[in-house]
Amino acid sequence: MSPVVGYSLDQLMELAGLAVAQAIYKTYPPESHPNVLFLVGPGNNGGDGLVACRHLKLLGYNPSYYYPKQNRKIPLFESLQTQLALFKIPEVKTSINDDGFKEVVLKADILVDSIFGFSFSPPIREPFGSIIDMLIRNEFDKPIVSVDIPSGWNVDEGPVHDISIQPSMLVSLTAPKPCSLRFTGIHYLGGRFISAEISKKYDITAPEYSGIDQVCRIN
Ligand SMILES: NC(=O)C1=CN([C@@H]2O[C@H](COP(=O)(O)OP(=O)(O)OC[C@H]3O[C@@H](n4cnc5c(N)ncnc54)[C@H](O)[C@@H]3O)[C@@H](O)[C@H]2O)[C@H](O)CC1
Ligand SMILES: [K+]
Repeated sequence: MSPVVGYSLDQLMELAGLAVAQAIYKTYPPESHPNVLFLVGPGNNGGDGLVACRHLKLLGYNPSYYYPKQNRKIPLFESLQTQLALFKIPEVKTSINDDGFKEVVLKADILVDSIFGFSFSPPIREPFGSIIDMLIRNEFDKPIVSVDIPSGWNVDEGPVHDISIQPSMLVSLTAPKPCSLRFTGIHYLGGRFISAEISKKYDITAPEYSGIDQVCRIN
C-alpha cells in the first residue's frame, strides 16, 4: 500500500496507532479505564500497538505492554521501544505461562489485541496460542480492543474456528476488512490519510471523519 499512496511504513503506522488511541479514548476514557495492557505481536499489527501505547500515555493512561517476540532487526521497531522506555512505559516481563501473568491481566482495565493483523496464517505458534487462548477465555471479563482484525480471524471469513476472540471493540485501519462483517461490537474506522482521488481510484469508501478526529464510528 505505501508505495501506491506515497507514505512510508513509519508514517502509516504512526497514524494507525494514533487512530487506535483515539478510539480507545472515545469508548474507554482514562478516568474509568486508566490501566491498559497491550498484547503485542511480531509484525506490523504489533507495531500499531506500540504506537498506540505511547499515545495513550500522552492522553493520561497508564499503559503497559507484553511483547514476547521482539523485532530487533528493523530500526523502526527498535525506535518504538526506545520511545516507550523514554516515556517510562513498563514492559511486562512475566511470561504468559507464569502464574503471575493472571495478576497482570487482573490489574488491567482494557486488553489491547495487537497480535496479528492481515498477514496471520494458521496454525498459531507459541507463545501466541496461549495469549489468544487467554483472550478467548477472558476470565476477568475485560474489554478487549482489537487492532485491524481480531487476532486469529481469517481476513475474509472471520472467526473460522469454533472458538475465537470476541473483542468488545474493533478499530479497522484504512478500510474495514471483509471479516469485520462478522463483528457485532463497537466498530471504528481509522487511518485518515487517503486523498479523495485515491479513494476513488481504489474504490475505497471514505468515511465522514468529523472535525479533527482520526477515527469514525461505523457501528
Ligand atoms: N498497509 C497498511 O494498510 C498498513 C497496515 N498496518 C498494520 O499492519 C498489519 C499487517 O502487518 P504484517 O506485518 O503484514 O502482519 P501481521 O502483523 O498480521 O503478522 C505478521 C507476523 O506474524 C507472524 N505470524 C503469522 N502467522 C503466525 C502464526 N500462525 N503463528 C505465529 N506467528 C505468526 C509472522 O511471522 C510475522 O512476524 C495490519 O493488519 C495493520 O494492523 C500498518 O501498521 C500500517 C500500514
Ligand atoms: K489484532
